Amino acid sequence: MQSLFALAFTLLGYALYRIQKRRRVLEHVPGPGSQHWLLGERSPFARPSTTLKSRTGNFPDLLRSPAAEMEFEWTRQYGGALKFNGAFGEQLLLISDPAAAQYILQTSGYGFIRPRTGKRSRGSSLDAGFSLSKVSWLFCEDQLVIIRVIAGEDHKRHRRIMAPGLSSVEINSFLPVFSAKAARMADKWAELLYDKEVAVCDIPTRFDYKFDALDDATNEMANVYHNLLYAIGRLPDRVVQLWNDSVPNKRRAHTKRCRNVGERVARQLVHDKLAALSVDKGGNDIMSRLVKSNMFVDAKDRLDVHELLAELLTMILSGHETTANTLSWTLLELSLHQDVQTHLRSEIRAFLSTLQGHDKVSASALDTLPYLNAVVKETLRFHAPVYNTARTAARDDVIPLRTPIVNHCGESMHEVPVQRGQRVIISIAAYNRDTEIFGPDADEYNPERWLRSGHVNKQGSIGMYSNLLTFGGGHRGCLGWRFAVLELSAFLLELIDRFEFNMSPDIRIHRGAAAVMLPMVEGELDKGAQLPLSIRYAASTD
Ligand code: HEM
Repeated sequence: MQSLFALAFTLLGYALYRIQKRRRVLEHVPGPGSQHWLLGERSPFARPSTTLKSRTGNFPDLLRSPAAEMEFEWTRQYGGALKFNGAFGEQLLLISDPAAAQYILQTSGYGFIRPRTGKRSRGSSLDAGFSLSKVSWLFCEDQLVIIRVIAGEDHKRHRRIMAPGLSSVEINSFLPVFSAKAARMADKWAELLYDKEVAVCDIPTRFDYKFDALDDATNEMANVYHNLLYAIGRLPDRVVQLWNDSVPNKRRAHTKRCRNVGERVARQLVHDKLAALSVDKGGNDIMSRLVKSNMFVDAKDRLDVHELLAELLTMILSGHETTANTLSWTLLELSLHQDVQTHLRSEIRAFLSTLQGHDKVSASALDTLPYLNAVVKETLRFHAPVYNTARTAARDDVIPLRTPIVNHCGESMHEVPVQRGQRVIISIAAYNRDTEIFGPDADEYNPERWLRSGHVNKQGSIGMYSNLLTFGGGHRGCLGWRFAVLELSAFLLELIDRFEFNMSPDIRIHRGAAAVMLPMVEGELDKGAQLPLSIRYAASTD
């Protein structure tokens, strides 16, 4: 027992020593003043409030914080690199400077890795890589099937196998599937308008290809995954871990259920796809393609069944709420900006009138619709659903900056030194509001910026799509960005042609902070994601 105490004491001492060392290196980096030691209050995870209650780090308050609000405020105040207090005296770096983000995500190689956790999911058989962006929060809940973060050669091998199934040629061939699903969703909404001129529709914040949620609202997988990312939340990880390990709570029960159902469904999927492929009946869906492309690589590179399961779950989670939420945010902005909605409908209708029907639309033809593309880009910029991502320095390093920051002594800093183990949050949302890149009106929703020559600065682009950081960048950049953009375009084509969307002036939408930013109604945050918009058939001419 005594030696256990001694060991614990030594480890604690070492951890505190490391934290202090990292703090010293960041000494001159500007940032908000010291806050609550335990919870690191007023972090990007915390509510921007100065009430005593929130200063003491109240969980419900933390969960209600609007996404990225502090990131915007601090970036405006201190610049593209700043430090803030995390939990247990740890200091974190918040980065939105483009040169710094590029270095961390790309040029440093694997110099900045996804945060790790020592904790493993108990009894999970899926002990494999999982590469969704918020993997650390999933870890911290210790409830899902996600276990370790793959890096280096292992990660490259996974991407080599996944990437062909998500190439532009492959993705373009999904367009008919997207269009059919969009038509199905529109038909459901048309049923709401059967005997009414206007109906209030809760815009779904999820799509469901695999789980058929459109038809079967009770579908188990669809239901457990609904609001999963809200349930995961994004509190300081150690606090979440402590809370979940010690206090039975609804959130814990929900994520546990997700793990069980998710694991069962992913297993079934792999089993079915492998069985179909063994008798040469492989489907054409994205899962079958992944399983197929894995079968044809060198045996040494091939993903084993656990890795495959983990990748399928990555796909389910990465593609599940992100794209659906972006559609919701787009419909919200179109409701708030009727001029944009009318302009978009005119372009879509002019385009459709040149075709024989929606089924004749091709992916390359969609690329020729400038206003549609501008609306998609602007929503992805303004409402990036994955609004930040975390990394940990794998070595002592120096992060370069595009724009110098001013330290506490009033001197300019052109780079930021970091110690190994330093945690860094890259604010995708704050980068996407950079006025030097997106123009002086970067804090406004304005698709026109993409159409005015020179309004968006295209130099030094680091993202996967345009110069947005919405899909991350570098080694771990989103593999599904084409999938998401095409899917969004196909849905907008169908929905904007058929319906007109409006928002009641009495409703205020809150940018819900979860692993993915979710639309929620002010005053009803406990209900999770919802976006009630009123819909009516769009007039045949605008
Ligand atoms: C609007 C929709 C989407 C957004 C905003 C989005 C955003 C992101 C971001 C920011 C990352 C990188 C995270 C990091 O660097 O920490 C990422 C990674 C990833 N995304 Fe997406 N994503 C979207 C849709 C999709 C879809 C539809 C798929 C699959 C069909 C997908 C598959 C992936 C995969 C596999 C990774 C991991 C890549 C790796 O670790 O190597 N994403 N996504």
